[in-house]
Order: sequence, then structure tokens, then C-alpha cells
Amino acid sequence: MSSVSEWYMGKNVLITGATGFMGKVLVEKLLRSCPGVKALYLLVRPKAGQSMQERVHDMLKCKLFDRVREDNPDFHQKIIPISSELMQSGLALSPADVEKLSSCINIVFHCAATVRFDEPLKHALQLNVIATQQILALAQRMQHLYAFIHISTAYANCNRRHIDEVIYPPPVEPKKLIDSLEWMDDAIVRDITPRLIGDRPNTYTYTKALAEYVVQQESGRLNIGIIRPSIVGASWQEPFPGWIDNFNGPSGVFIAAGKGILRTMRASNDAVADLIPVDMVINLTLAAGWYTAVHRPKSALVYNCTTGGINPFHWGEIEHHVMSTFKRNPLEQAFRRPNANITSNYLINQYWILVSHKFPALIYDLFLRLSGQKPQMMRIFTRLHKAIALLEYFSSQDWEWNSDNMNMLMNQLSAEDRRTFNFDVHQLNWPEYIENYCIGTKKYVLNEDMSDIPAARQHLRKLRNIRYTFNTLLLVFIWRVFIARSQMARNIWYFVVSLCFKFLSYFRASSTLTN
Ligand SMILES: CCCCCCCCCCCCCCCCCC(=O)SCCNC(=O)CCNC(=O)[C@H](O)C(C)(C)COP(=O)(O)OP(=O)(O)OC[C@H]1O[C@@H](n2cnc3c(N)ncnc32)[C@H](O)[C@@H]1OP(=O)(O)O
Ligand SMILES: NC(=O)C1=CN([C@@H]2O[C@H](COP(=O)(O)OP(=O)(O)OC[C@H]3O[C@@H](n4cnc5c(N)ncnc54)[C@H](OP(=O)(O)O)[C@@H]3O)[C@@H](O)[C@H]2O)C=CC1
Repeated sequence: MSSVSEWYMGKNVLITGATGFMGKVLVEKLLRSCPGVKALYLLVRPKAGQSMQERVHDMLKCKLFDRVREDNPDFHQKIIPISSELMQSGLALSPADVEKLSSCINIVFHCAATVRFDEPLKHALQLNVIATQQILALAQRMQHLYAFIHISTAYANCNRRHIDEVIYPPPVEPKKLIDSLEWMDDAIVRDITPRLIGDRPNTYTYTKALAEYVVQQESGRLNIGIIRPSIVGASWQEPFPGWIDNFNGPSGVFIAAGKGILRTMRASNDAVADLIPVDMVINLTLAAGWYTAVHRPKSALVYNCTTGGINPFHWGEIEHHVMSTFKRNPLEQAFRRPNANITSNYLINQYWILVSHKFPALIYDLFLRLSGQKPQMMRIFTRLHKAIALLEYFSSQDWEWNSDNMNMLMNQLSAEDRRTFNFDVHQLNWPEYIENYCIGTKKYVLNEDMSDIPAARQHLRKLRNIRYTFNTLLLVFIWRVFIARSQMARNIWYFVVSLCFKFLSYFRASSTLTN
């Protein structure tokens, strides 16, 4: 057995955010690659009419856990859900649960956060900062705790171009901010938010930066590791390629492009797309947990978990591979043929939004109205434009992250650990990864069947024929309305046609001469 999984043997692990995208992968990997782990305590809240037990039960039934289920059908016995609402005082934990956790937990992974970019500041502060303080306070009471791993983001300091593996001074003293916001009503907080977040793009990155500082300040004698992943995408290899379960980050953009809805977006072709597969992030997280517990670094170690400095890939290349994958493996019931282009030019982007988004949406909604149905396309585009406006900051520029600690950690692993907990981003073959990612969005986010691909292709052919017919009708219409009615337009038209004719004759003559 590898030394990392050996270390987890007999350990009790506490995980927050286990029902989220990364949390689920963490739970799965721990159960599969560290079979000796004693128990996973998951802090979960009841939600949408489901108790926390029902939520965890549903989560464990999902396809992600198929491999674990094969290895050990009774794996759920190691999962112990604990009811907890992180936004409430004391994390809404019962005294008995506090007692239990304090006496048995050996390692904490704090993943829970709000990752929404439009979260009101008070809410983001409550969850990303105050809840982190409370988890730290709980961790201080744990008698057998070896390590505390906090999941941050590589964009916590996105107001800097070069980001080292250090905790930067916070934009404001968190305690002062918490005290001030307490008495302000929501409207005032909304008004002052842009001033507070300053040169950061949203409340998410701002509060994640504050959380890192809080972890540093309030860690006391805990052994701390901070993981800063960049844009976390579908799995690379484990438990199977392409697993993804949400619309966050690029996934929603890929899906919207595959459905033929998104045709243009502001992004820089040459900017590095710092994507990192979720399984690599989780492998690094587990290895960092082991390292922190065994080596007990004197101060918190920060791991920039990024790809750009080691194996760069660019948004322009991503666009190419996403489009090519969705043309070969179309999504069902596409609105138009997939054909998205990115541009960094504001005016060109606005032009294509008008021509390729708003105009087709208007026509389609008109068609829906005329056929007695409710118009919906304009509404969908309004939401899409809101979402991509929030993402463009990250796709239009690049950053440089130092990844010395990630390299150091890799060098600390045995050959077997490096295979089992692989986070060597050199090994990523981007075209293959992007193809699996896109197919993953089709299979696991949209729940579409791969056997329906011939029908989806047929649908794309139908859309192409509709487009040809529409363009022909448009040309005839323009001719009838403008050209046939005005002498001047006719003259211009004849001039253009004769120019084309002359050009063709010249081209034919010169090609005959060269032959
Ligand atoms: C081919 C082209 C190539 C293009 C290349 C360019 C790609 C650029 C991509 C850049 C990504 C940069 C990400 C940077 C990440 C920073 C890393 C992190 O730390 S943090 C981690 C990253 N964090 C994030 O990424 C958070 C970003 N997301 C948000 O902040 C919010 O979701 C929102 C403000 C966008 C929408 O809020 P709101 O209007 O209240 O809507 P709700 O949320 O309630 O969802 C409503 C419905 O819409 C669904 N859906 C959601 N998103 C998208 C989408 N993008 N699209 C489509 N659909 C989407 C959603 O599932 C739901 O469906 P249903 O349940 O109703 O069926
Ligand atoms: N996804 C990404 O691209 C990146 C993510 N990260 C970081 O990774 C971590 C995990 O992100 P990700 O998995 O994508 O996020 P998700 O939104 O998928 O998951 C968030 C988790 O936090 C839990 N949570 C939220 N609010 C509460 C609450 N009030 N009480 C209890 N639990 C709560 C959610 O539980 P529930 O199911 O009940 O809502 C969920 O389990 C975060 O810290 C994020 O900042 C960093 C970089 C990139």
C-alpha cells in the first residue's frame, strides 16, 4: 500500500461541502484509494425538503460511486452524515455532535463555500469567512487533529498578475468588515460593495482572500494546508474520464456553445486557459493532507494548483476543440448548429450578439408566439449574457502562478503514490481532455444518451437546411424590397456583379496562362 493511503488507515475525516462538485470527488477518492480509512464525517444541511440523510443517500447512489460500489458494496457504512448549517451560529451542530467530532476527528477538509460570482457580500462573507472561522474554532477543540486543509481558489488574489504561494495581506481587516456589515442593511451593503471589493471582480474572490487570512490568523497550533485550484473542470481519469455534474465555470459555456445557443463570447484567444481536472485537484488535496499531518510545516503551506505555468493551453485552442467535439458528438435538440467564436474585441462581440444571439432569438420567439406557445428564447439569452458577463474577466487575461509547493509535494511522494494520487499536469493531453470534458457534459450534466447521436446529427442537418432556406429567402426579400425598387440600388448591384465577373475572368485567364 502507498504511504499516503497507509496514513489515512484508521483515520476519521471531517469534510465540509461534501455534497458539492469537489466534495463528492474527495469522498469517492478517499473511499476508493484509501480503503483503510475509518469513517468520513460529512457536515451536511437539509435542503429542498430533503433531510441530510436523504441527501447523502442520494449522493452515494450516483454513478460517480460505481467503482467504489464494485470494490465494496457496504462502503456507505463508513459515511456518517452530521446535520450542520454553516451559516448559523455554532454551525448548528448539536452538543453531542461537537463532543463526538472533538474527540475523534484526525483531519479536516474544508471545501464548503458559495462559489457564485453574484452573491451579496453579506452572504458570501457569512459562508466563506465567518463559517471558516467557526470550523477553525471547532478544529481547535479536536484532541487528535493532525491537519486542517482549507480549499481556497487560485483567483483569491486575481488583482495581482503574479501570484506566489503566500498569504497576501487582506484588502481589509476581516473582523472590522464583519463588525461594520452587521449593522448595515442590505441596500447599503449593496451600494458600498464595488468600493469594498476594489480591483477584484466579485464578492467570491474577495471573500476567499479574506478567508485565507482568517485561516492564517486563527489557526493557532493547527497544521494547515491551503489548496488554491484554478478553474476546476471535469475529471481527467478518475473515477472515469469526463465526470462533471454542474454548469459552473466553463461547463455552462461549453454546453451553451454545444447547444448552438452561445455563438460569441469575449475571451482572448491567446490567454492561458488555466483549467485543472477535478481528480488532479483532489489527488493533490489528499497528498497535501498527508504531508501536512506527517511533516507539520511551521507555517501554513499554500499550494497553487494550476496548469498554465507547466502545461499551458489557450482559450482559442479550447474553442477549437470544443466546437470540433460537439460537431462530431452533437447535443440533442440543438437550437442552432454549434459554431461559437471568441473575440477580445468589444464591438465585434456586440455585433455578433445582435446578429447571432438576439436576432435569431427574436425570430424564434415570434415563431413560438404565432404557434400559440410561450416565447422563451430572449429570456434564455438574457440569463446567458448575465452569466458570461461574469466569466469574461477570467477568460480575457492571464495570470502567472508559482507552483513550487506543488512540485515539492510531488517530489515527496513515492513512485506508487505518484501513480495513485497523480497530479502531474505535464501528463495532460489537452485535446483528449477537452473531448472527454464535452462528452462528460453531455452524459452526466445533461443526461443525454450516446446512442442518440445519429438522431442529433440528423437534427443538425435539418438546422443546416433551415439556414440555407432562410438565407435564400432573405436574399430574395432584400432583392425585392431594396434592389428591384430603386434605380440607384440596381446600378450598384450591377456594378458589384460585373466587378465579380471581371475578377473571375481575370482569375481564369491568369490561371490558364500559368498552366
Ligand atoms: C466554445 C467556447 C469556448 C469558450 C471559452 C471561454 C470560456 C470561459 C470560461 C471562463 C470560466 C472562468 C471561471 C473562473 C472560475 C474561478 C474559479 C473559482 O474559484 S469558482 C468556481 C466557479 N464558479 C462559478 O463558475 C459560478 C458562476 N455562476 C454564477 O455565479 C451563477 O450561476 C450565475 C450568476 C451565472 C447565474 O445565476 P442565476 O441566474 O441565479 O442562475 P442559477 O445559478 O440559479 O442557475 C440557473 C440555471 O442556469 C444554469 N446555469 C448556471 N450557470 C450557467 C452557465 N454559465 N451557462 C448555462 N447555464 C448555467 C444552472 O445550472 C441552473 O439550471 P436549473 O437548475 O435552473 O435547471
Ligand atoms: N469549482 C471550481 O471551479 C473551483 C472551486 N474552488 C473551491 O473549491 C471548493 C468547492 O467548490 P465546489 O465543489 O465547486 O462548490 P459547490 O458549489 O459545488 O459546493 C459547495 C458545497 O458547500 C456546501 N454549502 C454551501 N453553503 C452551505 C451552508 N450554508 N451550510 C452547509 N454547507 C453549505 C454545499 O452544500 P449544499 O449541497 O447543501 O448546497 C456544497 O456541498 C470551494 O471552496 C471553492 O471556493 C476553487 C477553485 C475553483
